[in-house]
Parts: sequence; structure tokens; C-alpha cells
Amino acid sequence: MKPKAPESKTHESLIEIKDVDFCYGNAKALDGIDLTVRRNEIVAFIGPSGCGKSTLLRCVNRMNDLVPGARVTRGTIEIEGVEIHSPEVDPVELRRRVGMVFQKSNPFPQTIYENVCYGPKLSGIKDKSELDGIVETALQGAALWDEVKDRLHTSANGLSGGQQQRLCIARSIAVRPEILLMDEPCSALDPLATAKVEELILNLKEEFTIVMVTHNMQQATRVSDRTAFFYMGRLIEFDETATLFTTPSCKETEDYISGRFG
Ligand SMILES: Nc1ncnc2c1ncn2[C@@H]1O[C@H](COP(=O)(O)OP(=O)(O)OP(=O)(O)O)[C@@H](O)[C@H]1O
Repeated sequence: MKPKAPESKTHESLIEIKDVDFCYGNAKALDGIDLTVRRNEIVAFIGPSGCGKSTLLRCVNRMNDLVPGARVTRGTIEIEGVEIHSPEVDPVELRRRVGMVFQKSNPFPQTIYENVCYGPKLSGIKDKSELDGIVETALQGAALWDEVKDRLHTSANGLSGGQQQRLCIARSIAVRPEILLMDEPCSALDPLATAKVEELILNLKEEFTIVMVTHNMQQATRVSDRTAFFYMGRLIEFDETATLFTTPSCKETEDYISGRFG
């Protein structure tokens, strides 16, 4: 008898959000969100402006902790079965495991090399050859190595917008996170740079689990496995991307994807 193949990790739940309400002061921004993200999938969050996509994204690595008065008021968020607000979870370590890429690329005003090895250095790595290896691997992973390998010690500000965004992705993956959160990572890029970053995101899926906010519905269809549609702080529908965009179950989803509002 053939030995049983090792169970695929593809469908394992990595992030489990259960019945989450979130408030900024007294204003409720999220209402009863239930959503599970599987390992090595790409989930897209879509919906009209102000519906809570970025808020939910920032809940996953507790970035909202930095906003005064902002808090989860109900429900739980677990990563690999551990509630991220429990006392044993160090938010700094959580943010290493759950990296973030922002809408506008934000390289530090330093060299390309220094940008990528910033996180690893902070975590105590000092050995030059180890850092060199980390920088090369991260830049390769971000599909930027060939373009910058001869100018690693020049300023990151000399890169194009698309290259800067890939540098920020390299900086995020240099600390080996498990999850990458991306908040409209292509919204400041032209179509060519967007295509490169989208291709990169698809490749990163082999190693990472990705949750991305996008206003671009074509981008969600090109890149994501599953899509979540939000409206006024609620998760209206969450399904396989092809299903959600072709045969949505809810009227609000249909109205939004067909451009009737938003
Ligand atoms: N720092 C903040 N303080 C107070 N309210 C906030 C803050 N950030 C967001 N909000 C409010 O929370 C709600 C959800 O905002 P959020 O940014 O999560 O929406 P979004 O769907 O990501 O919007 P967009 O697509 O425009 O980025 C909005 O009503 C917004 O005004």
C-alpha cells in the first residue's frame, strides 16, 4: 500500500476572527465579523470607502493599539489558535510574525541594504555575511535583486515608486513573517509596476499567507483566492473569488461589484 501523502497545509486555518466588534472611541467601525484565513491563501478585502477594511486588517497585527481609544470591544482574533490579545502575546513579536505593507511605499531615508536589514538587525543579527544573505534572499523574494544588486549601498530614495514598494515588501519579508497584510499595495503605482507587484504577490503565496485590501476589483480577481465584501462595518459575503464575482449570494455584493454604488 502506498504511504499516505502528508496532509496538505493549504486548508489549515491560520487566522480565525470570531464575532469581532471594534470601536474608535464610541464609534463602532466593525460589527460582528467572523472570518477565517487559511494558510498560504490570498484573501482580498473589498468594499466602499469607510466600511472597515483597513480597520480589520490592522486588527490582525494589533496596529490599532497605537490609536488612542481604539479597541476590539467583543469577540476574538486567533492566530494558530492563540488569542492575539492574551497577556502572553508580545505585540512587537506579533508584528514580526504579521508584517504589513502600506499603500504608499515608505522606505527609510537610508540605503537599499540598510532598509532590508533593519528588522533583522533589530532582532539581534550582527554577522555581516548572515545579513548579506538575508538581504539577498529578501530582495530575490521581492523580485528586486536583479535590479538593485549593483547599487545596494545607494539611497532607497533613488528607486522608482514600484521598486520602492517591492523594497518595502523585501523589508517586510526579511524578518520571515508568516502573514503579510497589504493595505492597497498598488494604489500609488502605474499599471506596469502594479503588474509586477501582483506577480510578486502571487509568488509570495508559496511561502506566506496574504490578506490585502484593494479598491481594484480586477486586482482582487487576478490575485486572490477568496474575497470578503464589507459594507458599513459588516462582512456581507466571503467566498471563493470566482464565485463572489460571478454569482454573489447577496444583493449588496451584486450591487457593489456591478458598480451600482461605492
Ligand atoms: N484613526 C481613526 N480614528 C477614528 N475613526 C477612524 C480611524 N480610522 C478609521 N476610522 C473610521 O472607521 C471607519 C472604518 O474606516 P476604515 O479606514 O477601516 O475603512 P476602509 O474600508 O478601509 O476605508 P478606505 O477604503 O477609504 O480606506 C470609518 O468610519 C472611519 O472614519
